[in-house]
Amino acid sequence: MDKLPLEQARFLLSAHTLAQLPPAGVPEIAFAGRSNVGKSSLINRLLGRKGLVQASSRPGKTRCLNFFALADSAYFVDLPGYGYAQVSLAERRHWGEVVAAYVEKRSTLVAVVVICDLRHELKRHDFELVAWLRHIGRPYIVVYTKADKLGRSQQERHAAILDAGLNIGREERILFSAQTGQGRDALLAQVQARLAAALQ
Ligand SMILES: Nc1nc2c(ncn2[C@@H]2O[C@H](COP(=O)(O)OP(=O)(O)OP(=O)(O)O)[C@@H](O)[C@H]2O)c(=O)[nH]1
Ligand SMILES: [Mg+2]
Repeated sequence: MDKLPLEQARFLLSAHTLAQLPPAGVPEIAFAGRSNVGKSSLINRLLGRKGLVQASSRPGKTRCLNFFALADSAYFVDLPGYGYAQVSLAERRHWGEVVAAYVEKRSTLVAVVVICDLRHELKRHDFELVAWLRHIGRPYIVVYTKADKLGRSQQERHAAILDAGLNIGREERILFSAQTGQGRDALLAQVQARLAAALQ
């Protein structure tokens, strides 16, 4: 694949159920992480489009699978955040089921970007997500975001703790900031490589 047509990204649709997913066609990259971790902001930064994906200070804002089409080349999928307590249990279970079925079964999903907050300890859900992705054999890319909130030496210290928690090496994750753009090129390169491999 040539360069990703980022400038041609547009909102495609929101899916609340599996029946509402777009037909599986182009390769997809999904973005997962706790509520408020910065998923939507990260996608905006990747696309270089400030307001395309709705980011919010209110956790639990993204309540469905939001599909963004990069021309006819790829989809980016903003997944609902997990672990936000103020959502009703029934609703949480429903999302969980839809998201899990999507991640497990979607034939065109080439990788899940797992987003953690560089400043915070990993929560049970983070461990569970990575363990489950390994278990089902779904490729993933680990990103530690909000790096701008820490100084450089603290970034490395915190990252090493998270690496140990997820049992990954430092070359297996990317430090990122939606605010400064740190890590954007590295993440884009990985995303592009996964998409290109899928198209061969
Ligand atoms: N300083 C800083 N703030 C960030 C960064 N990324 C996101 N934020 C802020 O964190 C808050 C949540 O960001 P969102 O992108 O809406 O997070 P989300 O994971 O999509 O949230 P939900 O959709 O509710 O699960 C917003 O106030 C963002 O401005 C970052 O890299 N640095
Ligand atoms: Mg969001």
